[in-house]
Amino acid sequence: MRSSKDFFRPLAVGAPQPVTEIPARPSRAIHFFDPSNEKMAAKVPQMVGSVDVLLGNLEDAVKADNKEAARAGLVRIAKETAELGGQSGPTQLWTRINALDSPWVLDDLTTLVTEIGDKLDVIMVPKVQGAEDIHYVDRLLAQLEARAGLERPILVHAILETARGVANIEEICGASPRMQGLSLGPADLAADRRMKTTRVGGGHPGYLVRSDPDPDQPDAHRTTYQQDLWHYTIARMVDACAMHGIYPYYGPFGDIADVVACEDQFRNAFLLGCVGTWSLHPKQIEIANRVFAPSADDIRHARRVVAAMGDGTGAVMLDGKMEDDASLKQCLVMVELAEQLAAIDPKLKAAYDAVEVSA
Ligand SMILES: CC(C)(COP(=O)(O)OP(=O)(O)OC[C@H]1O[C@@H](n2cnc3c(N)ncnc32)[C@H](O)[C@@H]1OP(=O)(O)O)[C@@H](O)C(=O)NCCC(=O)NCCSC(=O)C[C@H](O)C(=O)O
Ligand SMILES: [Mg+2]
Repeated sequence: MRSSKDFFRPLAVGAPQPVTEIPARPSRAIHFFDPSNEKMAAKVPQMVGSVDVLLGNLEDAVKADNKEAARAGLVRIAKETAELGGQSGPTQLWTRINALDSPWVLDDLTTLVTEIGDKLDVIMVPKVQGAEDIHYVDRLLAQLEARAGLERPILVHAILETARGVANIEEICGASPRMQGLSLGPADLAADRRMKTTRVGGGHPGYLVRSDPDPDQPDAHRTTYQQDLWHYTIARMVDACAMHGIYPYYGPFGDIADVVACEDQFRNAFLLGCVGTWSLHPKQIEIANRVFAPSADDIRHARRVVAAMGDGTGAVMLDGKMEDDASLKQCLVMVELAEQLAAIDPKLKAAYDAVEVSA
């Protein structure tokens, strides 16, 4: 563990200065595409501006025979798509590299950083087990950034998809000033934990609680309530990320056809504190953009509380409910998020501008 004195020193001579704060850039949907899939890759340039993050996936879901084509495809797309990635573009460019024990990862990192490091915003590292994995990537990135002459550090995002990763969650989040956030990897995590599910994220009808039997009608129907398999892990992610000033994300929802349950899963994550999610198919982008933004009603209420609270201290009654410093702080989270999103999304800006606040 580095001491607090050298935590923000570059890890290689000539590497850019690490950031002391992770920028709060909107990232409602991290949209996955396979850069070796020509049909998908062809759609990427026209998606710029309509999705917050485009992620060139090199890991799982890319066939072993296509790994090199995917890497080369990502380099080509990044170079050819002017508005994609970098600090000022409307859409960030992320990648998910292959696992750290795979035969591809060293070439993933050396090629991507030296060829398109100036455009890459975040590198997602799969199957992170502990701080040691982040330390390895951190030092290697510093060396490669120095070689490429980059002026800003590439950030790192860890996927939580092993039991050990969950157990080490706090040390992972605090392992490097590059740490941007965490995503849930429910499919690998379920396998690693030996859960008995066979899905990519989402719920399971067998994971439920049942109401007590009626003693007078023991055979009567008993209502069941499906529970959220991912609540515990997401709640841990939210706390660990908040503690370290980085951002938590839900992960994949594999039932592409079930847009209703997808929206529910995304909304649960939003309400618990996640800032975004993955999108695996174009139809999930619209769901994520809608869910991970406060509604006009949320903003109306938040602005009313802000106005009613004056200098922000004390307590007031609004519509029969007590509001105080703590509810004001929650409202300010919403108002701040709305401002960030309005700055990049004209439709949301119009919706928030149209909100009228009554006393
Ligand atoms: C899920 C898919 C395999 C579905 O693909 P397809 O059957 O082709 O869908 P459609 O026919 O509905 O597609 C319509 C058109 O849209 C294009 N398309 C599809 N997906 C994308 C995309 N992600 N980006 C851009 N364009 C896309 C199709 O090419 C069609 O085009 P056209 O024919 O010209 O109209 C597919 O969506 C897919 O592969 N998605 C990405 C999957 C992925 O990245 N998986 C990895 C992340 S999840 C994971 O890794 C698990 C996690 O790590 C964990 O452990 O939990
Ligand atoms: Mg996975």
